[in-house]
This record gives sequence, structure tokens and C-alpha cells, in this order.
Amino acid sequence: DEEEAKRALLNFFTKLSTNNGSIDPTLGWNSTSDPCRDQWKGIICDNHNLSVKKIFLDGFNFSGTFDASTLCNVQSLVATLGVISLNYNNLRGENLEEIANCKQLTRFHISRNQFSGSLPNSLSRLNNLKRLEISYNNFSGSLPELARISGLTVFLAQNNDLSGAIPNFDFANLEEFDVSFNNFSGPIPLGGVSFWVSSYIDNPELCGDPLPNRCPTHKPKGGVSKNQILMFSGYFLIGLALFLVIILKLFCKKDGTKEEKNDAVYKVAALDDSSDNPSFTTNEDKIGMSKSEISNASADSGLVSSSLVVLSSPEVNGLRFGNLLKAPAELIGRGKHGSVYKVICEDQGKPLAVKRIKDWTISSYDFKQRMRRLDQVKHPNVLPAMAFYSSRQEKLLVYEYQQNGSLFRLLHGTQMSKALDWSSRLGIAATIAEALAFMHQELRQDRIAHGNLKSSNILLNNSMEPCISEYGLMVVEDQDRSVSATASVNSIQAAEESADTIFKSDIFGFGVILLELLTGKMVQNNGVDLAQWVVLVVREEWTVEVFDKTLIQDGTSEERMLNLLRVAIKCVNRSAESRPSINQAALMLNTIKEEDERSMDVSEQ
Ligand SMILES: Nc1ncnc2c1ncn2[C@@H]1O[C@H](COP(=O)(O)OP(=O)(O)OP(=O)(O)O)[C@@H](O)[C@H]1O
Repeated sequence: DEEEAKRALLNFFTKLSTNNGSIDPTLGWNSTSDPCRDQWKGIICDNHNLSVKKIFLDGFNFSGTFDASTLCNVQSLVATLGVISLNYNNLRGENLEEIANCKQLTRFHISRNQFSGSLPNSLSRLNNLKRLEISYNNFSGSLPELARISGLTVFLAQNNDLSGAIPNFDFANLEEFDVSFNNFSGPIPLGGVSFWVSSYIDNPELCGDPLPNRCPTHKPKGGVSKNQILMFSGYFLIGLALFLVIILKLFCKKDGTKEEKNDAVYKVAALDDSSDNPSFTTNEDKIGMSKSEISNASADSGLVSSSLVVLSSPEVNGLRFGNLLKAPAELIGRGKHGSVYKVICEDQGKPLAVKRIKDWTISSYDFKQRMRRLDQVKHPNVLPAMAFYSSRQEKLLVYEYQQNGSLFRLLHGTQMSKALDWSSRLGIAATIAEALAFMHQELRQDRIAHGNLKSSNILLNNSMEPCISEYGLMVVEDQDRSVSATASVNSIQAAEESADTIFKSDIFGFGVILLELLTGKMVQNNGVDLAQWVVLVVREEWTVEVFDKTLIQDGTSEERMLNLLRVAIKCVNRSAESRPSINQAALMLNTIKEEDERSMDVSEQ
């Protein structure tokens, strides 16, 4: 078997390279050595060095052919081969339909090569496939029935010449999906709306959400009757009359508000990038339903294409939605409520982070009001949104990209957690508490809490200062409202109490962040697990067990860690009412910080 596998690999390799069949000796592939024991370059074997599990030959500049039959018709290889990765070469394909015999394949990567022709139908028989990458080739024709592969999590097919309809993939299972820059046509399947527009752009005949062009409605079969013609002409005339009335009204309004235009607050860029209309400014407070509002509101009703609203941020002047769509976007992460992309727009100096929230049931009107209110409340440790986009299907928020990552990464990333000593952790906690206290106070009347406070939403700015990101993007359910309203004697007190419960969910989030800082442990299940574990360990009086080992090794005072732990435990109290307010928590933290600084001064003297 070993001999058979070796012969097959040599055959496969000879076809990859066009050097008259000779193989680059530095790669170690030769008939006198063993692919596993002698570690041929690009070959990964099982732990016992008996069978080939993966072939990684990305970026080797091969310009021959990948002949699937050389690997997939060889029993001893097929039984164990899980990965074939040949990205970034100049390969063409041969006998590609034989790939179906490589039954154990979980990954098949042939992106950025010269493959052409249609994709073999047999691809859909690769039941174990998780990742299929065929982008940047010249594949044409329609896609095989890939929807049959139920475990597929990544499908990248951008920049080919593929056509026909997009099959109804198991989109809920897909983590990455890209069919942009092809010739697909027809409606995007319903599940596909969960991917961003960039996954679909440049397929001229593709339509429906999340693309801005709507699909044409089907014409009824058979001819149109005389009555129908009359009816449609009637509708047309009524529509025309309405249109003229609206235009007339808009002109009147425009005249009446000329002087007020100078107090510009928001700028709006039309979605239609081809239009050369300059962006214009309006004062929302004074003229109420401005042109910008109409364009946004119409987006909801599906009449006019939606718009990007640029908030009062000088950094993104002139940003257009079209530019955002065209710019290269890199998925940074996918959370429970949406995804974040790093986007580099040519006309913007800095990279942007675009958060895409799906299925948020908030109305566009409420969303806009919220964003504008949030834009009025600024704190140096709270990252403001620079622009937003709202349509029925999705909401986009544009932030400045923070290259230093998040507190989550700092704590749980591979190298960095050691760098985070006790006083940095305490400083981070105190800064977050202070910023959160400011936001809670300013937005109390508006009842806007953060709603999703966690370490991945604490970003580190250029000076490594923590900044709260995504403030107000989740609406906290006010469950206790009715209960407290009936329990209270007067309504002002009831309103106060219910506002309290909204903000108390942030206190829980803050408590979990404190626990992460203290324990260095990652949270699951929104932090409930970590909170329960810590409370249990403390109750059993094994308190020291909870602390991060690196803090103990650094000789951090146990007493001070205990003080912070007490604050954390108060914040994660199961009963929201018993949690402290953020002002109280900030006060307790500052006391610990002052004690810490005082004891450091003493030890230095
Ligand atoms: N402005 C930004 N700059 C750099 N990275 C960011 C920015 N905003 C978010 N991120 C990072 O992008 C990743 C994904 O963020 P996202 O908010 O979608 O996920 P999450 O916070 O884990 O979950 P959720 O959907 O519940 O908010 C996170 O690692 C986050 O730290």
C-alpha cells in the first residue's frame, strides 16, 4: 500500500510541474524516500507516519495540471486523504470528476489557478466536505448540486464565470460564502440574505436582498385584457398625479428652509453610486422630514434605494454606500447578532470596521432616532459610530477600525495575556466603569443601555486605552416594566425603577468582564457559566483558585484581588435589583485603585 501511495503521489506531482517531469530536489519528493517518514514538503501524515492525511501545496507556482485521478483513484490514499490544498498556483484541471472518489475530503482548495470549464456534478457527492474554495479561476456553467453537502461551512467561488441560479444552500450552516464577480442570475435564495452584499456583487442579473436591485415580479400568463389595460392606465394616471403633488410640496418646503441649511448636522450620500449628485446637508431638527429622511423612509417601503447616513464625523466626509460595497472587505469576526468586516475605502484615509446586524426587529425610524441620539453623547472611551445604513433587512454601522483588537483578544489571545499585569487590568476596569457611568447618566432618560457589554466589545485604541464599542446596538428588553409599574405608587417612581432594570443588564456584563480580568478565563453562555463557577468556588472558600495564575506568579496582592472579586460578584448577582449601579461600581473600583497606587508609593520609598 505504501508503495502504491508513493507511486501515486509521484505521478500526481509530476503532472503538477511542467519541468519535463523532473521534480525540484529540494522538495524531497523522490522514489528512494518515504512521503511520511522523510517528510516530503507539503505532505502531512497521521501520528504514526503511516498514511497521508493532507496535501498542502499552496503558492508553489506549479503550472502543470491537477489530475484528480492520480490521487482519487488510488485506494490507499483515498481512505485517509482529508485535505487537498493547491491555492495560488497556475494549474489547469484534468479528470476533475474523479474528485468524487476522494470521499474523505473535508477541504478542497484550488483558488487562484487556471481551471476552466464546468464544475463536475460529482463534486456534490463529497459528503464530508466542509470547505470548498474555487475562487479566481475561469470556471463557467452552473453550479452542481452543492446544496446536498449538508456540512459545508465555507464556499468561496468569487471571480469566475459561473452562471445560472444560486442553489438553495444550507445557509444557516455556512460561515463564509462568496459568489461575487460571476454571471449568476435570478433571485438570491431566502437564506442567502444573511450574507453581506459583497458576497453577491457584480453578478449583473442577480437580484433581491441583500442587493439593492429588486427582482422583477412575474407577469401573469396569457395576454392582457382590455379591462386590465384600462385599469393599469388609471393607476398610472393616479400615480403621476401623486408624484406631481409630492414634487410640488418638496419644492415649497425647500424654499421655506433655505436659511436653515447652514446648521448642517447630517450628511447623506445616495446609494446609487453612478449618480454624481454631491452629498447635501440638512438640519433634521428644524425642517423635520427632510429629503434625507424621505430617501431613508422610502427604503423601508421599498420605493427608493436606501441611503448611508454619515454622522457628524469629519473623518468619513464624502463616504458613499457604493464605495463601501466596492471596497475590499475582510471578515474580522461573526458574533451572535451579526458580523464585522474590515473595509478599506480608497477615498478614506483609515480602514473602517463595518458591523452588519441582521434580523434586528427595530423599525428604521427608531433605529435612526437612536443613532442620532447616540451621536450626541460623546466620551473619549466610547467608540462612536461614524455612519449607518438602515434597510428593512439589515442595519450597517461604520466605525473606525481599531488595529489593537479587543480586550477579549488581549486576555485570551495566544501571546499577549502575559503582558497584562495587575495594574493594567485594574486601570482597564476603572476606565470602562467611568465611561459606562457617563453613558448611563446621559442616556438614562432615553433608556438606551449598551445592551451587549462584553470583552469583545471593549476595543483598544492607538494608545492602548480601552474603548467601549457598539454602545446601544442591542435593545434591552424591559421585562420587569409592568411588574414595577403596578407595584409602585406613583408613575415617576415606576419609570425610574424600570429604567434601572434596563441598565442593570450592563452591570452584569461589566461584572463578567471583571471576572475575566481576574480569572483570565474565557466566558461561555454570556458569562453566566463563569459567574456561577466563581460564586461556587468562593462559597467553598477556595477563593485563590479563581485567580489568573499569571497574577499570582507576579505577586499581586491577594487582598486587592479579593476586593475586586467582591465588586465583580456583586455585579453578577442573579437578581438585577441587587446589583450596584455603575456609579457605585466605579466608586468601589476607584477606591481599590487608590489603595493600589498608595501601596505602590510606599513600597517604592
Ligand atoms: N471597530 C473595530 N475595530 C476592530 N475590531 C473590531 C471592531 N469592532 C468589532 N471588532 C471585532 O470584530 C469581531 C466581531 O465582532 P462582533 O461584534 O460581530 O462579535 P461579538 O462581539 O463577538 O458578538 P456580538 O454579535 O454579540 O456583538 C470581534 O472580535 C470584535 O472585537
